[in-house]
Amino acid sequence: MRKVEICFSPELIHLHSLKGKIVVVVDIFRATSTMISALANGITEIRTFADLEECRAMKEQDFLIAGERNGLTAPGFEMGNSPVAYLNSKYEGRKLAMTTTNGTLAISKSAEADEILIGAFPNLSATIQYLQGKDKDVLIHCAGWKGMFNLEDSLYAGALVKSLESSHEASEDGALAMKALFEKEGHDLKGFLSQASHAKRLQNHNIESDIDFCLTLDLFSIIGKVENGVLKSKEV
Ligand SMILES: O=C(O)[C@H](CS(=O)(=O)O)OP(=O)(O)O
Repeated sequence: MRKVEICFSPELIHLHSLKGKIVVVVDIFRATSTMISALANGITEIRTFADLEECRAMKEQDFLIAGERNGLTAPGFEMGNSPVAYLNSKYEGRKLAMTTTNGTLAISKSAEADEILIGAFPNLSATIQYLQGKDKDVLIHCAGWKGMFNLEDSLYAGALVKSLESSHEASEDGALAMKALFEKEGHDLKGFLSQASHAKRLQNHNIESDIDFCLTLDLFSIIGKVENGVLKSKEV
């Protein structure tokens, strides 16, 4: 049987082996939810950057530039980190360069994986379908918050572990724990995660519509996959 494990923060990724595995990077609030929204709404490719200046420079190559730090749009950027900003195919056909506080770092730290997917609740079922069709172990890489554990990425990881239980064995205690948490709380994602510290931080920025979007299941049938450093959508 294939295996599934969870890494709870980019600070802990050095403890895991990535070789030969599919890594699913998840940053529910909000980077990976925003990436999936952008791709599903016609953004043709996304390049991710850890550094603000490198990302800002992509404007010269006709990229739409998205920069966020501590929940706010960084100075000089056209976009922040809001998934709803891309709805209604507002930026269809554009290429996007993006840097965020936690999520884009987790992607850059996943580079050794065999395949890198971007996970979010709005495309959960599509991601599960893709993983079930591949003969590879899975590592769920939670972006966390500034190096620490967070509830929303971990609960998403629990949802994946639970959904893969017929094909992938939970290979460590973190995966078993998050599966149990999802079994207990997954029926009310919005209620349970309203107490998450990140949801409270975002509420201070008056972006409840973002939180609501990020916790909505299966709006899109695409997956997000990073190939040669470029994130694109694929139909499953
Ligand atoms: O924009 C977000 O939601 C967060 C901001 S922070 O971590 O709360 O400062 O960034 P992300 O990279 O999406 O976690």
